[in-house]
Amino acid sequence: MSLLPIRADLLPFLEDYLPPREAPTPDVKPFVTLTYAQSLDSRISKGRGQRTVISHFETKTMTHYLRYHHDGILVGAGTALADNPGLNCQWSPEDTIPNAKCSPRPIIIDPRCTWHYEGSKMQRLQLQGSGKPPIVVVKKKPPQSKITDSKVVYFEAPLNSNKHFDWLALVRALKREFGINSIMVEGGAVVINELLARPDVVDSLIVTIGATYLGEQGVGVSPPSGEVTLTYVDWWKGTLDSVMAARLLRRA
Ligand SMILES: NC(=O)C1=CN([C@@H]2O[C@H](COP(=O)(O)OP(=O)(O)OC[C@H]3O[C@@H](n4cnc5c(N)ncnc54)[C@H](OP(=O)(O)O)[C@@H]3O)[C@@H](O)[C@H]2O)C=CC1
Ligand SMILES: Nc1nc(O)c(N)c(N[C@@H]2O[C@H](COP(=O)(O)O)[C@@H](O)[C@H]2O)n1
Repeated sequence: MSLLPIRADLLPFLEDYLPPREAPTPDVKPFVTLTYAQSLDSRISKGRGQRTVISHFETKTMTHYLRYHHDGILVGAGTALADNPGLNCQWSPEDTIPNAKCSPRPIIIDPRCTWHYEGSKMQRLQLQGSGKPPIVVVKKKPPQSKITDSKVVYFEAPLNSNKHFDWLALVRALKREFGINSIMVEGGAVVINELLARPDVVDSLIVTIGATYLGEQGVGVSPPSGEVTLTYVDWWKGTLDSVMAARLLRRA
């Protein structure tokens, strides 16, 4: 039995925004879903490094449903450090109990290796059999000499001229090296802002909007230039929050 029941009307709403069910084609990039919860003033936490509950139970359950449908779940180092997230999946189809197989593989974008597996919630969940090992930590080259964590694969990627990873090359590499055909990106702000400007990388955008304000100390999200065109826009209304699902229009 699933640990989290999902509201029935969310399933048809989400259907067109999920990764394709047919077998993936080798040379096509992974399907990427960018999803997060924001306040009415477009903030995703009360302050940098502060874990903040925005989603209602209904939409938090939706997140687990989305996790079930993706091979990988990606966050930046800021989120891994601030939230100590579990990144497992607690939803499963009726009559089954979620286990590690239902969970996506965690991917942490951590160029300087600041996050540590030992003592993390991800470690605890994996020891309980409800998180998918190994976790992929994407770090910059060259390798650091001493890495002793277990259950973690350190994947080295080159930085571009802006000293950041190039998203398209990165998601392609994750598919090639780890067989990850679909990636759910949960945040945080640096990652979201970069990807809102990448219609060539993001296939679906699913944003929960909570009925709350987080104020000027809050961490805001918006595309750097403000120039994002959304298509196939649809809305779902819950008890306390709403969800917008869309695709990002690719420029010719
Ligand atoms: N409401 C919601 O849905 C969510 C809210 N959050 C909140 O967001 C906040 C964290 O956001 P933020 O601090 O922006 O952290 P992020 O999780 O976006 O991580 C940022 C760091 O990740 C690394 N990084 C990100 N993108 C790249 C890239 N392309 N190339 C290289 N490195 C990259 C950098 O590490 P380095 O500094 O080492 O270079 C960067 O500083 C927390 O308060 C958290 O609670 C997080 C997720 C979801
Ligand atoms: N959907 C959603 N709503 C919120 O209100 C949130 N604060 C978040 N945060 C994301 O969820 C991660 C925590 O996951 P676990 O429950 O620990 O598995 C957190 O790291 C953010 O990515 N999401």
